[in-house]
Amino acid sequence: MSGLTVKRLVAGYGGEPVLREVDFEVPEGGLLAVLGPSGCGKTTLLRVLAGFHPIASGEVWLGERQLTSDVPPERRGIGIVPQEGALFPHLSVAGNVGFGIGRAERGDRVEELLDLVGLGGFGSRMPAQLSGGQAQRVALARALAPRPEVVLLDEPFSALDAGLREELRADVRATLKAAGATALLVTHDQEEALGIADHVVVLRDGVVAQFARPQTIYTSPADLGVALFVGEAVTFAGVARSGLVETPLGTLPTSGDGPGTVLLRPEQLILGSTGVPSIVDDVLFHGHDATVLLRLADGTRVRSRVQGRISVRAGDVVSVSVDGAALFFEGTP
Ligand SMILES: Nc1ncnc2c1ncn2[C@@H]1O[C@H](COP(=O)(O)OP(=O)(O)OP(=O)(O)O)[C@@H](O)[C@H]1O
Repeated sequence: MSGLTVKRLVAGYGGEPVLREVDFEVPEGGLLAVLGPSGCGKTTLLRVLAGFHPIASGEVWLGERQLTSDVPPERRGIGIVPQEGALFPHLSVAGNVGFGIGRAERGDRVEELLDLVGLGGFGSRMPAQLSGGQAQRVALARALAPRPEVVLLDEPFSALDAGLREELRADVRATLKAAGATALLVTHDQEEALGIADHVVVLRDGVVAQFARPQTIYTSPADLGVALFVGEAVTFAGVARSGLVETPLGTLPTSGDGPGTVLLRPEQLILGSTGVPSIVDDVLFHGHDATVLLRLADGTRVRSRVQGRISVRAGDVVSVSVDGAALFFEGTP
């Protein structure tokens, strides 16, 4: 396994480039998520890395080896887990996993990989006899089989339902770590990116808006666009001065100076016996937590995310206080 380094990468389809001077690094054994909205260039990036699309300028390195556009896909040492698995339907599970490796090594390696992805004993099944989650595990085993230097995962959970997606996410991370794989996963799902990766690249219009650890992306987003993209937010227009900003929820500590947007995460809004009075408009129950929709005296609507037992209901009057500092950004949402 090697680390992957991308330097000032530019690529496109003629006309304006789709990727514009993209820079990031995945250390050996690291798991990077590339997160961005539809059309930002995620698929193009994967295609360039896999060798299916040329580089206009910039560099891609796999350890000490430079991957120029003339290195064909099969000589890159890169494994791919496509969207929805794309298993060969006429081959068994073992046939799929063993497809890219030599006959001599096949038996032991296939069993070892099926065990690694939790599908020991599934070798003789056909793809049509697998659930969506199982098919994705087989696709991951197939990608890991030839011991690639890097594994690329293209929205690998997009076809799965929410519960399975979360379970498989943890398993895929554990499998990649157990295999010592260097991996890059693209997704438009912020929860997925923040939940699975060691580092996240937020890609916007072909430019890296932020490259940082998941927690940093959430708690210290580079700008308002990233902040709004990676999680729910309560925002107000405000003017920051001397580390403070006035908001409908009181005067809050913040950074920045001058006019801009104050941003809080809904879990910072605490319902209790002190704070600003507000009316509960509705409660949206999510199972593990709930969102309480609130209306302040001046009509401002905000939302609070509450863990544990929910003791309020629509029509209640509650007090709202704010936990921690507010983020502050130039511009308006
Ligand atoms: N073959 C192509 N020819 C011309 N333009 C293309 C081609 N493929 C993609 N594009 C354009 O490049 C931009 C980036 O597309 P890309 O598929 O890389 O985005 P994406 O982030 O993967 O989107 P999605 O999440 O919807 O798959 C888009 O504006 C798209 O229209």
